[in-house]
Amino acid sequence: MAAMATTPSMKAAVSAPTARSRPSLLPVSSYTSLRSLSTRQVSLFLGRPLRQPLHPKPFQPSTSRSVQIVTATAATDSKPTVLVAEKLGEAGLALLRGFSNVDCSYNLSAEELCAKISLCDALIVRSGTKVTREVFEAAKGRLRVVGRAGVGIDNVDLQAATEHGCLVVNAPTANTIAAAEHAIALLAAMARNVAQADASLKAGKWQRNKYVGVSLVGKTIGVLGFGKVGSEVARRAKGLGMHVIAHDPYAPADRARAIGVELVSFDEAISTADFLSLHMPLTPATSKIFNEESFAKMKKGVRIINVARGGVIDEDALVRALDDGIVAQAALDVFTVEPPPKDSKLVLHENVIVTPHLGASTVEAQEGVAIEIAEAVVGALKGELAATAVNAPMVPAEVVSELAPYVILAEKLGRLAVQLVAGGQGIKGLKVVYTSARGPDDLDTRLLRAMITKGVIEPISSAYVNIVNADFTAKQRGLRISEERISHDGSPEAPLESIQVQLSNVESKFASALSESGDIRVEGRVKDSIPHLTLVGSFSVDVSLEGNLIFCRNIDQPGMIGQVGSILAEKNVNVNFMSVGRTGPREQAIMAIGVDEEPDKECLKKIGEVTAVEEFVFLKL
Ligand SMILES: NC(=O)c1ccc[n+]([C@@H]2O[C@H](COP(=O)([O-])OP(=O)(O)OC[C@H]3O[C@@H](n4cnc5c(N)ncnc54)[C@H](O)[C@@H]3O)[C@@H](O)[C@H]2O)c1
Ligand SMILES: O=C(O)[C@H](O)COP(=O)(O)O
Repeated sequence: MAAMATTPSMKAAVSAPTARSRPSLLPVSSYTSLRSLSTRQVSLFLGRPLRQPLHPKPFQPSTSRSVQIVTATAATDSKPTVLVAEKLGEAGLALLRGFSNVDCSYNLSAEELCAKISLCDALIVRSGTKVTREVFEAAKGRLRVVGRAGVGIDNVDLQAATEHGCLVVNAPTANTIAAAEHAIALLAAMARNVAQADASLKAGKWQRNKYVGVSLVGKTIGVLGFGKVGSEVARRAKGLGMHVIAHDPYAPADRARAIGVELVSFDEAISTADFLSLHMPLTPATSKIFNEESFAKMKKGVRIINVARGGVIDEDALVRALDDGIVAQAALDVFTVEPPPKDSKLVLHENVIVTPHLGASTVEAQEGVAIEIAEAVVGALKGELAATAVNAPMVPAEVVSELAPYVILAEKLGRLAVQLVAGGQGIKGLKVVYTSARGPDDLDTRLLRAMITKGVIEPISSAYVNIVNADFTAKQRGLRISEERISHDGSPEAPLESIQVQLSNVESKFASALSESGDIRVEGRVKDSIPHLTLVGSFSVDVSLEGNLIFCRNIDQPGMIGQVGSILAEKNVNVNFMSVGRTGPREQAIMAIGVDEEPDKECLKKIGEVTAVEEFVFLKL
């Protein structure tokens, strides 16, 4: 749709509507259960991902085409489609089927996944599927959620997900015990040569002397990564009579103390432990953290269990350490490349026992993970805040609920402000001023900032902005956002008194929207849960932000409201709100007129022709 303004040569310019049709999001019924969140608020989370990759460039409102405004709609009764790319427990599938069309397609090649993904709103994977940048690009903006049915998200390109506005959620708790139990199973099996002895006996041999093991009781085990799995392993190892030490730079000491575990440095852990059990995530910092240098520091004859990620070990260095006897044995569930090559020296080493990434593979854990991820994905598709989101800010549900009307106000103010820009130089800065009786710690503005960003960026670009990518998108477009809080003496019951949006370094289509400092300035408040516009430039107005808006600057004189009102009435355009702000009687005035319908070109032209009207602009909210 077009935003219009007077120009020096032409009082009213009407550009042809060029509405983008944005695919509908979800059935209306899907929204109704959202803790009374509004459709607009929901669109923050569901807002379609970017359709095009972003390139760093100054943020430049388009001058060559009409400003496009699209209101997120919650129409159509089509269900979202969820692609389940790896085997998922039945209970999770049932939950998904209750809400969406479920396509279970396992063992897809990278090409097949890319070919399918543009037809899917959500994708669920385990560790066997690489969700690469190519997948997000191939999704062409449709993919809204990736659910990782498990903990490790190292197989998902999080940066690409964020850039495409796609939420990534995981299921971080349901397989913890399974992974810890598997680590203990490998610990005991390795210490007593269970796998080798089993193979030997099945091969017809009886080698009792060859398979003498080592005892666990009284030995020291170093747990590296004292998180969910690591601490459960520590608890169980204590039950086996082992002395447990742990290294984790980020673990709270009191949690370790509570289960009788001593937190030590990395070097101390690896140099004193008889057994090392690895439970850290694979990150750039932990990649190949077990290498030539660290093996050299280990106690000779150490035994290593890895149920975390293969990539934390330099596998070639481990083979050498095994050959040299520095490492007596290793028990591995995970590998740098999965499945590992058939001729892998590590897998075939006689002092190594292996399992094919079975840590999470118990019946109980898989049912739990399936439910955990299905709930997270369905919730995310409904627009609810995901407790297990790994690439979006966590905003507590109470905060969302309380801020709901302000979230709508924020987006509308952003939309209004950007439609007032005349273009040309690009917007350098976006400043948001919050007036609130609450202390800074009591007011979480992340949602509001994201929505203002959405309001400013979406009408003038092909970007789809949501809470996942709002800050990233603004940064990519060179839009600098600053926030200021002004304290207000009122009651802190309401989170905010007002929100003001200022756009700096711009010319305006409607000169009266400029403040004394030359910024476009609009301010709004929430009254009876409805967002209202209360300030334009230096003019106080009061118009509810519903439908569309016409701003007229005119000489304050009798009959103005009647004249403009009659023009609108002639064209059957219903006025839902009208407010006049003025500098003084018979001086300059602004009429802010809320209209339900969009006036046609002729109607707007007639308004522009009213003699006392000096400038006007039509804005679509
Ligand atoms: N084999 C399997 O099937 C299986 C199953 C579950 C989990 N896992 C893997 O196990 C690992 C742990 O999972 P979790 O659920 O306990 O995760 P978690 O996030 O609860 O714990 C990871 C811990 O590692 C710590 N850490 C980070 N960097 C570290 C470093 N440089 N040195 C030491 N500690 C560091 C973190 O502080 C955290 O406490 C992950 O890699 C996960 O992918 C594997
Ligand atoms: O990170 C995890 O949760 C585990 O490695 C389990 O992976 P999986 O779902 O592929 O078994």
